[in-house]
Amino acid sequence: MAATGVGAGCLAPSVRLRADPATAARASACVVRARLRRLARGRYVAELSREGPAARPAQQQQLAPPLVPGFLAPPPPAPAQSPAPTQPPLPDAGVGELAPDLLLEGIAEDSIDSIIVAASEQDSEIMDANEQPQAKVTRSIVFVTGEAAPYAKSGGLGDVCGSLPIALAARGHRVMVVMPRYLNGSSDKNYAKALYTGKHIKIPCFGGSHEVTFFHEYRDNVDWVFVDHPSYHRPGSLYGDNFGAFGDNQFRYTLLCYAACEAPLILELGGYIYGQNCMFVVNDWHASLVPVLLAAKYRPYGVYRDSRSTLVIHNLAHQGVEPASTYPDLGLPPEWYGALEWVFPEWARRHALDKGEAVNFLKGAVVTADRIVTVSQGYSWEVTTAEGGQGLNELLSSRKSVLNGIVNGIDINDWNPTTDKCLPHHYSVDDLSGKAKCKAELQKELGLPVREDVPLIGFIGRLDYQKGIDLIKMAIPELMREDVQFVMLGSGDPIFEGWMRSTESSYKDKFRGWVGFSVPVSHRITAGCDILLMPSRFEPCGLNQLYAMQYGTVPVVHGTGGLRDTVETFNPFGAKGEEGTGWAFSPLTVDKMLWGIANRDV
Ligand SMILES: Nc1ncnc2c1ncn2[C@@H]1O[C@H](COP(=O)(O)OP(=O)(O)O[C@H]2O[C@H](CO)[C@@H](O)[C@H](O)[C@H]2O)[C@@H](O)[C@H]1O
Repeated sequence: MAATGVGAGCLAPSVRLRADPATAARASACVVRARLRRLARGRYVAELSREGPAARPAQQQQLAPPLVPGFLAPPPPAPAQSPAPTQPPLPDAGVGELAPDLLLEGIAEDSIDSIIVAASEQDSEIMDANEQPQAKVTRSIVFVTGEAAPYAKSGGLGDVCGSLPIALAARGHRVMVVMPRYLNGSSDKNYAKALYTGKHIKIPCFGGSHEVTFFHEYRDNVDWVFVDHPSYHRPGSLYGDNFGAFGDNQFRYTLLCYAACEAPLILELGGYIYGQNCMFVVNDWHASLVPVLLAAKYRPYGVYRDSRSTLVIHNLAHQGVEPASTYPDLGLPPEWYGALEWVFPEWARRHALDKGEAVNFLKGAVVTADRIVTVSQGYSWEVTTAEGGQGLNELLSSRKSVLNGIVNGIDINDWNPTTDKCLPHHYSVDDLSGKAKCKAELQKELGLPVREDVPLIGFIGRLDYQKGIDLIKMAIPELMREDVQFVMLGSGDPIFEGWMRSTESSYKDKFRGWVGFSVPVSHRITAGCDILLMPSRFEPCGLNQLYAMQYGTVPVVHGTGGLRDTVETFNPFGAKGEEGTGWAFSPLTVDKMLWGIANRDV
């Protein structure tokens, strides 16, 4: 078998960054095998399949309740709606009325299991004739998100919101995803199949009445709903441009949240509305106004009384904080100010007269959502600590009874080295020769010397403080003294982008800095590298290490959050000599990181 040239320095404590092809090939095989074992036990990675039932779930026909307009059209008295057979009506769960025991009994137990593809050993699912897991109780689920691949993606949120809804639909749930229709010139073609629904609403906020329209595409058994407004049509990335974050992001995502609350009530998708009896899955701050709106603007009028919301925290670092003076713009009743109220600590204020008063979207969801899920168990603990809670730790601690963590799954149709369309060669756990060829092709593509025996290290990610780029920057002079190659793919902070370019010119035969965002290149780096480096300062889950393990590439990660939960440090002296899937180092220092890569004493 051809060797892959995995950095053998990672495998034997006595060898420093010296690639030994034979050991290397064995290591890759070990990692892939360990990964596959995990898959078989269904623990870390939930298999996501696009081969769900071709037709819409039968439940869609049964559950369509009578059309009940939301508050945008003044509601009639609460409709006498017969409860769905599987879900008895529950008391209102607005602020101060959270009833975790009832939630567990009524909706949460099954829906949390099924909504987040937990793949726990006692999963509450049954298998259909095609061995496709099916939920025992099916629900109407509404994802609200700022991005979902392949329509719009800036990072891991897009990956998860692009594939988890499809996996849930395949299990029998009726699933809608509501996100903006971003038109920026380059990504417009992604929305080409989404058709105008003929529905538009006027949203009363920001001192006016703003009209949004709805577009829709039915794909992979999921209703993809796109909210259209001129503020989503502009050059740049999803949330900002070269000058930083867009100044009207609070307005843009307020529109999204209002529209997402109306969509289940007014859009007849496949002939039927979703209705009031649904489960909102609100992702990060962009969607965080949804549970506040449910509690403040719908339930008092008897609408959405039986709906529930789960806040999914992908990244606590972004909370949607704006000055308190913007509160009246949100169109919420004055008495709900407390839900969003946020006061900065003194040290974070700009001047002595600054009272630090702000509104915080994510905080609003933390106090009004029925359930809170983080994207790994480790992170669900970290967010309750002063170090990891980004100021929300005390509030999150107070909601521990409804806070849980479930590791993200990956889409193994997109990320599969045996079929990946972005790769020049394919390979599997049984024949890794294709991986060695992918490495050679990658070296050629990058203009690096094509050498099988040199460890090729990769990094993919946003160039952000979170990802520990500064640590890589500090380590590069020492690392470049070794016989290694290093490729970085990323965009973000212009300072790091400039540093990547200048480092490339300093180490022409060893370092490549690819500034930009390219999904095909990220696949080729994941397959072609021997080692994937992730020195994240904090990492709620992390997807790249999961992709790396799927591709037989050894992850070397900082042992934090989801990285610590998913990467098992390799033990060369294990009973079978093949325990572990990578290296997790801690604390986060240059020496420890180099130890993780080279496995040498520091
Ligand atoms: N320049 C580039 N070119 C091409 N692809 C690029 C790229 N930069 C990043 N990507 C891709 O974007 C995704 C990044 O996902 P991550 O989970 O690693 O981080 P992110 O911080 O964005 O996500 C947040 O949400 C996710 C999802 O819950 C959590 O896993 C994570 O910890 C949390 O910080 C990967 O698919 C990666 O390949």
